[in-house]
Amino acid sequence: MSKPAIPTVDLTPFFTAGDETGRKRAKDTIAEACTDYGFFQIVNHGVPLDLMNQALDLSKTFFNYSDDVKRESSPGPDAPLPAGYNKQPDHSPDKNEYLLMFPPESPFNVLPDNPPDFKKTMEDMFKYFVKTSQILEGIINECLGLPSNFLKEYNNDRSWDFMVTLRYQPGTETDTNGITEHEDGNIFTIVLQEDIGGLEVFKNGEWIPVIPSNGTLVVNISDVIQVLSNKKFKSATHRVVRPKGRSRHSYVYFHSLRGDKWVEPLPEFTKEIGMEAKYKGFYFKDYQALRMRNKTHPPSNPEDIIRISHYEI
Ligand SMILES: O=C(O)CCC(=O)C(=O)O
Ligand SMILES: [Fe+2]
Repeated sequence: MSKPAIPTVDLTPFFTAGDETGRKRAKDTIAEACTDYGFFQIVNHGVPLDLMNQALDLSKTFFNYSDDVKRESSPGPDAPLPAGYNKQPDHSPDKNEYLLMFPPESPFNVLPDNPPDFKKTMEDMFKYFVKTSQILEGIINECLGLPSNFLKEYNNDRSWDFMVTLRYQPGTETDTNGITEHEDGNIFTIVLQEDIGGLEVFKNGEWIPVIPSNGTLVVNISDVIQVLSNKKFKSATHRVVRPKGRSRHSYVYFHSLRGDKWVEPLPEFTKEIGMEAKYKGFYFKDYQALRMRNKTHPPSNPEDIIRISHYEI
């Protein structure tokens, strides 16, 4: 039997007025996917296809440069934030290199001058991802039945969002791990993966490959939504398997939250419905710091990696 597919949702009704039936159908599909495993794909999402293809092409050109050239865009040893080019350390089970940016106006960004147009293309991708994520945030707000604009007002500062473009080395006979299974710590994430695939989501006890299709983006719900909704919506467990024989490229946009925001299960999912909170509250920046520490000081026992279960009651 073939493995169940991840649903693809057409966002056209959210860009035009009047198609209430189309909006309802899309919301129902998204709500179901988020309740079960937190993963879905979107088409007609507002990010231009030409821009996505150009962004992948320029990223391939950049990662083909020598390490010395790529390191010209690395954060300095005293950089306050990990913006710019980096490669996973040799001891890491994750086999990839990446270029990370904060919002285009951020003073921390270190974006390469070459290939020409790469910097501008990355900035454009970022801006489009922000627009799409604001539409998605409104949809998720409605799917959760929250007061109108609740998430928009709660999450009204875009300075903690970030985007990475990644290259994964080709898989080998003995090692195909690109990114170990994990959940993302932010609000939700949008992924553009190139046609070779490799992204997998854990659904009903099995790993489901997310089949790439030109123009499609992947969305995964992350930890903050899982906590706010008291686990009604799931933070997707996912991983990247490195295809053999060819590098893999992707763009990943993390729709995030300002660090001083307090995160805890909302009353709509706890006392208003007679349910106990499943998580203690925390400041988002404290959770981010613990997750960063996982990377800089990886625990010898993988079980000790801090995940959202750290705050579970
Ligand atoms: O590269 C991808 O397709 C996904 C990467 C990912 O899951 C992550 O960076 O958190
Ligand atoms: Fe992820």
